Formats: sequence, structure tokens, C-alpha cells
Amino acid sequence: MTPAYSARGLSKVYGEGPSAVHALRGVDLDIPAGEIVVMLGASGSGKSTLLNILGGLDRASSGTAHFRDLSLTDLDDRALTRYRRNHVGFVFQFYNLMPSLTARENVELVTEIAANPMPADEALAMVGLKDRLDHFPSQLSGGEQQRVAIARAIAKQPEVLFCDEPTGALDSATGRAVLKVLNDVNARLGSTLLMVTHAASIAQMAHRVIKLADGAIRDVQVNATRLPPEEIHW
Ligand SMILES: Nc1ncnc2c1ncn2[C@@H]1O[C@H](COP(=O)(O)OP(=O)(O)OP(=O)(O)O)[C@@H](O)[C@H]1O
Repeated sequence: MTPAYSARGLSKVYGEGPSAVHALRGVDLDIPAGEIVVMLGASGSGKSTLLNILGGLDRASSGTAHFRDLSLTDLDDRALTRYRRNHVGFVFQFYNLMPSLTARENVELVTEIAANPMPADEALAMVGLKDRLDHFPSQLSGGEQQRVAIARAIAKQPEVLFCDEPTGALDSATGRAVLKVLNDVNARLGSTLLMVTHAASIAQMAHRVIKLADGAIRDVQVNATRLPPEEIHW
């Protein structure tokens, strides 16, 4: 089967000369479609850089990255924007909701421009917020705001969902509820999930765990059994 992503010799250098930072140093990687992949590694190991390049938010300095047969590293800015719009969703540590819009309106911002969206109400129901459609972000808890952000990301039915520290700003009980939503999205929509986290125990819900160190892949592990998010503690 064609992997969702494959990268060969992927490198990223920020800056130049003596102050250059080698954020990625020749990463080779294959990610099968439909998996939950958790990326672990110390601060500065290159996790977000890798996520941002695969998500089309940043560009590699050298090497190749493919999404199926689309060569991300060859796309111009317009094509990269089209790739992001049509294929991927993002969930970040801080929810980036529009404060002046309700939960439903925040999700509609995306459904209005997506090619194959689900109704905003349906996306919000999937994350357990069907009773909060008309609430503004300031009227929602942190976990609820993160669930609106997830609803916004999944409403366009993306093939891939990128999550950078999705539970980073949440207490562990709320974080588990958010992980359960992400797990459901993977199971129900079949979206490939790429998640960066500092909480190593979250790797227990993944199909595949990628460990980065100093901009390189240190280890890739396929979990023989996976824990349901409800049983994960950190
Ligand atoms: N825009 C940038 N300009 C310069 N250096 C950068 C930039 N973005 C990241 N870096 C550097 O690249 C390296 C990798 O950063 P990256 O954010 O990918 O690591 P990370 O593993 O996600 O870290 P963290 O867990 O702290 O978020 C770090 O040394 C970082 O300081």
C-alpha cells in the first residue's frame, strides 16, 4: 500500500553560518495511511519542524517528502496552500479560535471553503458539543475550546490530522477526553493522525511511535497492543 507520507533525507536548517540550527538531519520515514502516529523527543529534537514540513506549513532545506504521490518538496506556495486546504487539518496546543465567533461559526469558517465538508453541527456533535453550538470561546472551558478546534479541523473530513501538543494546555482528565475524540476521529473517519507530545504515555494509544533525537529518527516502534485513551495517565 502507498504510505500516506514518505520522506527521504529530509533536512531543515534555520539560519546560516555559525548561528545555523540543524533542526532535521536527513530524516527517512514512511507513515502508513490510517494510523495514529505519536512523535516523541526532547525539546528541540525537531518534532514540530517535521510536523510542519509534512503539514505544508514549512519547507525543507533538502531531501524529499511525499504525501501519497504528491511531492510536497516540489510544490510552489499556491499548490502548498491547496494541499493544506484539501487534505490536512491542524490542532495546536492553543486553540486559535476567533473570540468574536460562536463555536458553530468558528467551524463554519472552514466548512465554507472546504471541498467536501460535513455540516458544522455534525462536527461539533462528534466532539460532544452539540449543546454548545452558540457559545463563544470565552464561555467554554479549555477542553471544550480544544474540542471546538478539533471539530474545526475534522469538519473538512481531512485525510490527515496534525496535532502539536493537543493536550499541552489541559489537565490530564480533560486531556484524556480530547484524546478520546482524536481516537474516535481516526476510527470513524479513517484520518491518519500525526501527533507530537511531551507526554510519553500518550504513545500507548498509537499504532506507531517515532522517537526523535537531535533532528534524526532514533527509533520507530509499532505497538502490538494499544491502550484506549481513557486508560492513559500522565
Ligand atoms: N523559526 C526558527 N528559527 C530558528 N530556529 C528554529 C526555528 N524553529 C525551530 N528552530 C530550532 O530548531 C530546533 C528544532 O525545533 P522544533 O520546534 O522542531 O523542536 P521540538 O522537538 O518540536 O521542540 P519542543 O518540544 O520544544 O516544541 C530547535 O533547536 C529550535 O530552536
